[in-house]
Amino acid sequence: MTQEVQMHKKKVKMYLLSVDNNISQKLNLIDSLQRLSISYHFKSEIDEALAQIYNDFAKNGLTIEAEECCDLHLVSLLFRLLRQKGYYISSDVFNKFKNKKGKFDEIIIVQDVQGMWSLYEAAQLRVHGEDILEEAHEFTYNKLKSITNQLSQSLADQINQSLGQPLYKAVPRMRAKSYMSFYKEAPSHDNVLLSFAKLDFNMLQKWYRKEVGINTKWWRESDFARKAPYARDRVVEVFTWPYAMNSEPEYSTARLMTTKVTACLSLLDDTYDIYGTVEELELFTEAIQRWDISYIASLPECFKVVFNAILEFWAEMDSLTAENGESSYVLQHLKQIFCNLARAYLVEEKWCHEGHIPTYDDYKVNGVQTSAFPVMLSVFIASVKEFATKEILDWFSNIPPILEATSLICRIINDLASHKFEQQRDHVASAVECCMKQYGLSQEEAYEFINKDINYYWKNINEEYLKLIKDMPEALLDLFVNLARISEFMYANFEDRYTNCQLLKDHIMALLLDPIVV
Ligand SMILES: CC(C)=CCC/C(C)=C/CC/C(C)=C/COP(=O)(O)OP(=O)(O)O
Repeated sequence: MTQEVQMHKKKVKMYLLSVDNNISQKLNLIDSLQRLSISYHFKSEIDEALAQIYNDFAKNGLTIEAEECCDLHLVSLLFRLLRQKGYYISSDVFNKFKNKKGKFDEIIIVQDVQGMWSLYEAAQLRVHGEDILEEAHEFTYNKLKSITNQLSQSLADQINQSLGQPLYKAVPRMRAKSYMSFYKEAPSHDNVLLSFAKLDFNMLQKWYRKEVGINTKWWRESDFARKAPYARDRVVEVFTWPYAMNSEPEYSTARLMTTKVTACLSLLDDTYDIYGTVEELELFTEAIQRWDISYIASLPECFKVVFNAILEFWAEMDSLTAENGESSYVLQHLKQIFCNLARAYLVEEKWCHEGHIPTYDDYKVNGVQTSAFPVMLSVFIASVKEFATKEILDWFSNIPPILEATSLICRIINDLASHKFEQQRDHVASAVECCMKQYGLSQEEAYEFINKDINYYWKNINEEYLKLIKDMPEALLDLFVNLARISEFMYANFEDRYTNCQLLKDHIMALLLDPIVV
């Protein structure tokens, strides 16, 4: 398989070079490579190609030939691929598709389904104040929705998938399998690309199974299902989060460590939410701040099981990040971030115990921490030498806007999905109840408010990405975007697929068990 992959790789590289002078072919090829999830094999070639296109664009305006300049699909694709890469392209490029009244020209656009769909995808990368893209999003969403019944089955399926979760907001590798079946049907498809994508998918699938196996062994041997029976038993499901963060082979260690910590966090969340009383949890939280298990000697055994899991995990992180046998600054950062989470869980428990409904704003301040993303991200970052610099960890510890945005997307989208179920038991008020109370809204109005908030935080992510890309590694910034993407997937349509894991089963089978027939 490895040999075959190498052979295909060579062919695709040659293909990429051969379309050097044709911007349309080049952009479409890059788009296919990304959608098929094989673009990571051609990072430098794609980087170079996009840099070249951007430089030409920045120097001379839109240099594609006059005719192509009015090709809505091409302009939208160019805009999306460049913005996704962190290049700022003005949304004014879409002005030419408006009529004299300043509206999107229905007569031209509605006939061009591909162009309309591409514009819809491009509009997902909008930042604050880009009214033209806001309008484009609404216009294309409504038009596409209204015409899907007139399209071929394959095109309608693709567009419906995209209307449910746009390409930019989907975890790339989780879309790859379905894209392969659509791609196969396209008359212009390339067999080399398709076979390469299938082989690569199957090869990586074996790799992921090994990773999941390692953590499953640890989870079983630790006997958490028996020792902490109140907690969700989700060692396979937790893998979906780090897998979404970055699924490339070179980040295997980071995935392993992040999966393990997420499993520990799941135990911890249930210990706070379901198991402990407020008094016990106060003591437990204090013990975590002191990093001293002897402080909870009087508490039931389950607390010690969870505490020990945490201590063992941190010892492992210590040996991974130590320098010359000494604990490094990395571990101090990690512990601090973890202690913040424990304190935030306690705040929630106290609110719940007192029957207090905080304001939506206060809830969100605490919610950044209870999303658990600061811990998951810091563990991933700490496991990658190139990322774990003091500068990056200091920046991260101050909760930069991109971290706040991705954490809050997860927090509030999770609450939309799970608040009804959670409110049936003793659970802290969710974003929905807090929002209803602060603004005097009905439940439906609160849903609408929160959905707008989710869009607001996506724009923050897009804006921050464009700013930060100058100083930070792209793969680091992609972790933040990918966590927002997996949150969108995990809690889509008011379902909590993590807790209600039957809903996740088919996806897990597709990602980990069923190979693609080559
Ligand atoms: C908070 C969140 C969605 C985190 C996602 C990342 C993640 C898998 C963290 C570890 C496990 C966890 C806390 C899941 C959410 O449970 P829950 O739905 O019971 O969370 P809650 O008790 O905070 O509502």
